Amino acid sequence: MDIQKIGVVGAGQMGNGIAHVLAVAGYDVLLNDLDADALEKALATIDKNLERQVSRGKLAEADKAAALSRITTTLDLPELGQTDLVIESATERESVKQAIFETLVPHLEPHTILTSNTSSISITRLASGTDRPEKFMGFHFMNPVPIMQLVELIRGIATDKETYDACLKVVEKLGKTAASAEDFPAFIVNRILMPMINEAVYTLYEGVGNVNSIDQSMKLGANHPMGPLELADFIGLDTCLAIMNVLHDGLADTKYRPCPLLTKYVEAGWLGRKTGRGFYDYRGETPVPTR
Ligand SMILES: CC(=O)CC(=O)SCCNC(=O)CCNC(=O)[C@H](O)C(C)(C)COP(=O)(O)OP(=O)(O)OC[C@H]1O[C@@H](n2cnc3c(N)ncnc32)[C@H](O)[C@@H]1OP(=O)(O)O
Ligand SMILES: NC(=O)C1=CN([C@@H]2O[C@H](COP(=O)(O)OP(=O)(O)OC[C@H]3O[C@@H](n4cnc5c(N)ncnc54)[C@H](OP(=O)(O)O)[C@@H]3O)[C@@H](O)[C@H]2O)C=CC1
Repeated sequence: MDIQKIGVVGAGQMGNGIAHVLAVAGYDVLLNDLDADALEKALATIDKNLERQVSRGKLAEADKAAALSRITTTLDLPELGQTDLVIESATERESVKQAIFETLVPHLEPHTILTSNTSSISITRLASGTDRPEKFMGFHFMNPVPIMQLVELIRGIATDKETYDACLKVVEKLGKTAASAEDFPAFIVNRILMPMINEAVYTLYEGVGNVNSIDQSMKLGANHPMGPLELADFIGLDTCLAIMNVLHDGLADTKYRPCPLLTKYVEAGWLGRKTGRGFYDYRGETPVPTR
């Protein structure tokens, strides 16, 4: 199947990165969000990140202009029914994702493939609420999308081979590498990464270290590019908590219990970089630890 036009639902940090790399690879992109401000902000971020690639000699100025011209925005979700592939990348909440697919389904072309960039939620369950479980799968990018090489591809129980192969072709056209993961809570990357982040929050909660010493230990002691708390802020603490809850509920094992301190940060609305405050306060010139 030849995919040319791709719809992206949710223009947050992942949605804008996904639109960016799809447009650079030559796809026409229709980007949707609930909010006109979010769409405007996403286009500004894409422009800034493309410019960064131009200034580092990774992209020609003409290719930047061409990529931007391939991205159209809309507040009207049903318009995405005209695309060949939809990548849903809205907030990590099952009810939000289900409502999006419910609204979209009556407007879809028969051939359209539906996918979700979910970090953790059952692909089989999301698929079962649509009219096309065989044309539904997980298409999981990593953050920051323009830089990270991996895309996890997750088949639900009913996903057919044609759908998988069509998504694999898109990953290859993006110049990225696909890893195939089975449909169990949080798949591969987050099954391993998120318990480590949660353990870092427990380490902070129990006073074993402070924000600085924990992040420094993992950067200098384990050669991680970011400390786990810095990475949690980068991902979004709401998303980290949502993933831990899916692991805890889905695998029914207390080892996935979300740290109460992570819950408290989310209750405070301190969601990390995207709200200006999380384990660090980003409102000044340099990030300042909040504990
Ligand atoms: C939660 C989930 O469901 C799954 C996930 O995504 S888990 C999160 C996975 N991601 C990670 O683990 C990221 C870990 N961090 C890193 O790899 C690095 O810190 C980083 C790549 C983000 C930044 O690297 P750095 O060395 O500190 O910064 P810097 O040298 O300025 O940037 C490196 C490159 O990233 C680019 N970059 C940095 N931040 C970026 C951003 N937010 N968006 C786009 N590009 C970005 C820079 O332009 C630069 O590009 P080139 O190499 O092409 O010149
Ligand atoms: N952050 C990360 O590192 C990664 C996240 N993911 C996954 O990607 C998805 C998005 O995460 P991320 O971009 O970080 O989250 P963000 O919070 O940055 O963005 C989510 C966006 O979706 C919008 N949205 C919410 N509901 C709807 C809706 N019904 N229709 C259209 N748009 C909607 C939100 O709007 P509003 O703000 O108005 O609610 C917001 O703009 C999640 O499933 C997450 O798990 C996957 C890989 C990595």
